[in-house]
Amino acid sequence: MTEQEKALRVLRDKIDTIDQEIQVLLNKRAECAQEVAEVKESFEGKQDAVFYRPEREAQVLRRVMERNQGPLPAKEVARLFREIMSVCLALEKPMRVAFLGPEGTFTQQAAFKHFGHSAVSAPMNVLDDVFREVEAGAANYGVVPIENSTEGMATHTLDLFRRHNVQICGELELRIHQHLLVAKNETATPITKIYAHQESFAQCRSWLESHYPDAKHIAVSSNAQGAKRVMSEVGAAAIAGDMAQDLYDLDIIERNIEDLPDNTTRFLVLGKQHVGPSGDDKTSLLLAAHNKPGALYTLLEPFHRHGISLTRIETRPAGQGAWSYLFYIDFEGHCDDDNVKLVITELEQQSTELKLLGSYPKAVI
Ligand SMILES: C=C(O[C@@H]1C=C(C(=O)O)C=C[C@H]1O)C(=O)O
Repeated sequence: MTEQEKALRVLRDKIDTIDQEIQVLLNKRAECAQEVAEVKESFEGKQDAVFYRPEREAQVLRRVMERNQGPLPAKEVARLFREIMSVCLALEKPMRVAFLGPEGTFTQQAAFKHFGHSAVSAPMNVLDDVFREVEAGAANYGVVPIENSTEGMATHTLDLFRRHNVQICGELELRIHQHLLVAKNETATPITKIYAHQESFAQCRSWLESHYPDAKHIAVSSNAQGAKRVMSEVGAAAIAGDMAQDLYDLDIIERNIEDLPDNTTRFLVLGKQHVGPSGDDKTSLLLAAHNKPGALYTLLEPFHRHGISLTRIETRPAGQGAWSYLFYIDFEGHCDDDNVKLVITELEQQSTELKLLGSYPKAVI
């Protein structure tokens, strides 16, 4: 055995011992999670027990990141713990998570990022079905896009919050890389048409104008839908991400064609439960104001007075005659906090409609 082989042998033996210890600890952790499930069932009832606790998961992940000493980066360790919690939760109860399908959309990628890969993902044909599936209890949770750093609000998603009774249980961000994809071995064929979701066309507008000014744009219900179509079409390309490229076995013409280098989408997690405070939370509200001068000021002033920071405000037509509006407001804090309770009580008097969409932990990973 050479000196190098001897040194490697020692280190590999060390790794084997550590792996064994990790494995024992992982199973110990899983046993605890199973016991947690029994406690939840005995106190909340077998049917009503709520197994997934977003506030607790956010606290676990934040602590992992805070105490991390390296050399592994904190985000990467958190990602591993995300998966550990996912398998532990699946032992308690596998979570069925609805998303806009087919398989391979950014929303599916977001669902796995948030719930880990032990979640069972349930593809829906349209966004409305994601809300409906959660509202009906057919899916435990749903994941929907809410805003993109290049293109702004996903207004269709906002409008669906008014029509459905669901709670926001969480949020996450996903860096979006768009690729131009064609069927296997078709990279040399000229492209005459491009399939993509409307949102993706918008995120790649300048790149497409300069590289494919004459190609016909065909809007489809999701990027994965477009990717699936080009599998069997010659002269057609799709804009989609890594997951769709891999799943539908497409060739890449060009990677990362998004116009802005930080292209990121924020997603919301839909559920039916009230999420307790995690210590660093956001709350979302939908408000309608009286149509009179100063209406918006009246709605925003209480936040200022009670020292609450707004993180987003969005205006949408109320759909009840021209020029009446709904406001979607996100702010820091939890609806169980005293100052938030006071603001909500005041707003109930000032507004014609108030819907608390949920309080949830700020995105951790
Ligand atoms: C174990 C629990 O249940 C689930 C699993 C968790 C975990 O593995 O750490 C955390 C929260 C819950 O989603 C718990 O509520 O503590």
